[in-house]
Amino acid sequence: MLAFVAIFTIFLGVLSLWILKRIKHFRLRDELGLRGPPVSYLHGNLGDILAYVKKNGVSRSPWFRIEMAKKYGETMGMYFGTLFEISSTNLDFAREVMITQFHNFTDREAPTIHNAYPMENGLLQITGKTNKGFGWKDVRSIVSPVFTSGKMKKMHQTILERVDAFVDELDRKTRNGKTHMDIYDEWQALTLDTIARVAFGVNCNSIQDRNDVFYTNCQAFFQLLGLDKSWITVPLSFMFPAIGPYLRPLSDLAQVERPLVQKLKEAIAKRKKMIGTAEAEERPDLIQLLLEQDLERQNTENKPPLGDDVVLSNCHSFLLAGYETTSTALAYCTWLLAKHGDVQERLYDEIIETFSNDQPIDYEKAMKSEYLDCVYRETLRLYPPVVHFTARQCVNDTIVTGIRIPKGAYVSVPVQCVHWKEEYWPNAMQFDPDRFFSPEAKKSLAWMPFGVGPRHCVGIRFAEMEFKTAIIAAVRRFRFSIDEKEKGDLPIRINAVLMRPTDGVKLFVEKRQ
Ligand code: HEM
Repeated sequence: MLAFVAIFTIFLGVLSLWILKRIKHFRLRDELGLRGPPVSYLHGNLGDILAYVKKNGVSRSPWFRIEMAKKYGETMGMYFGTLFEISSTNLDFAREVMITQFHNFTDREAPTIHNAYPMENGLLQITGKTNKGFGWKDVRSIVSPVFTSGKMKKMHQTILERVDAFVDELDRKTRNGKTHMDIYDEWQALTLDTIARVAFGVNCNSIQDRNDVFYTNCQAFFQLLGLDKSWITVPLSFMFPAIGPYLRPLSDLAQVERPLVQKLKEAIAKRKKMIGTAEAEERPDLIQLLLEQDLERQNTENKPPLGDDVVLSNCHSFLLAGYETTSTALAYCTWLLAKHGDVQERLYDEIIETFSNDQPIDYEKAMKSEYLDCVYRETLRLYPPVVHFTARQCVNDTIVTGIRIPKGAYVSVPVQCVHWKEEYWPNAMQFDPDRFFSPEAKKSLAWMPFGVGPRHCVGIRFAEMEFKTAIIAAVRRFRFSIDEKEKGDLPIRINAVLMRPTDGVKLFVEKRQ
């Protein structure tokens, strides 16, 4: 009996301490002098997001933070479960956090459910310091050289082959004339096949077969990222971060991830055996380049090898980061071109002048096409596919633009809020590629679809090359249009860190004569 009383008393003591700590944590925002929506001690402000979406519809989810900023200021505080985030659209704030004071903000913000195998050592997730003797900087220094323009040129041939297969498939689908289709689905198949081949040497063929293991499981993975889809495990990991990593194996995410991980393991094992062969030299993939960089570092800097788990985590990062993002950008672009026929025809003229109808698309020329570059930039400004990933965890107490930021707090620069701010982009909601003829617009910090500073998107060159090659191939062969009645706004939604079309992108595709 005495033992029971003692245990119960200890339990009550620990529980009280835990509750007090939690209450103190939820008062942090007030202590820092920041404003934000009233907080629930259970879920923080998660309930506000769900209530907002319920009231206004999921298509308004990208406007949640904009409305919060209008109410509480351009730099404000919110709690996602216990995750305390200072969110700002102020460019001085963004510059300090992402660039000048990067040493104080090396880690990315993410729910703890992703701090687990197979993601934890991948670039998307890895922290500045790990307990394994390496951290973000080590992995980034191995991965960055994989994406230099020399290496990109080598990969361009593989991209061209996939783009050709994509155009042939659209040809087949439009052989009876103008055809109504979900172009998002088509672009997803293209970008998945491309990343699978270019990154892992895997010949998946979802352009023709949507039952491909990569295609079905990657699609399911992105669906499940939303709070509303993984509605137990993801919110629980926000509310009780300590249990997040243990929830992952139980989550639906793990179910769809398992076959992908198996495929990636096979691809890594195969590629390891090919190192040094003529075939590997001629057609390098990202795994090979990663393994080579790792070897070089071991030889020249006497560093220990990264190990198979780290290589696997990074391949997982390439797969997730490299397919959904680019397909979403391509879908937005074709929808905007279909809506703005004049822009489409002007782009077509530039393309035909530079690349005749059957000429292979030259990498250098594609990168130099001026109007195409404006269309690319304006698409990503108006519809940035990744919106809430430009977020960091503070690793040392510091002060940013006069605001005290304690170690452990998160800071975020929500991309759509910056891109849609009239102060930075006049007539922000208008699609106007011409604005990017101005060199100031090209250099502006307020254009941040790939993030900012040393931790910006490592795949930026790859994404640009794939996007531009695919748009040239598509626009020179097909005309895209939409019904007058569908010319309103495209329904979009926030899914975790992504902003994507709610229900596909339906438009008409017809062959040009
Ligand atoms: C249109 C396509 C893409 C968009 C809009 C995009 C956007 C982003 C954004 C916003 C970030 C966060 C940057 C930050 O925190 O400052 C990011 C990070 C990252 N992206 Fe991309 N991305 C795209 C394509 C790709 C591709 C094709 C790959 C790989 C093949 C890739 C790999 C990564 C990786 C590994 C990171 C993490 C980098 C790090 O933390 O060091 N992305 N991306």
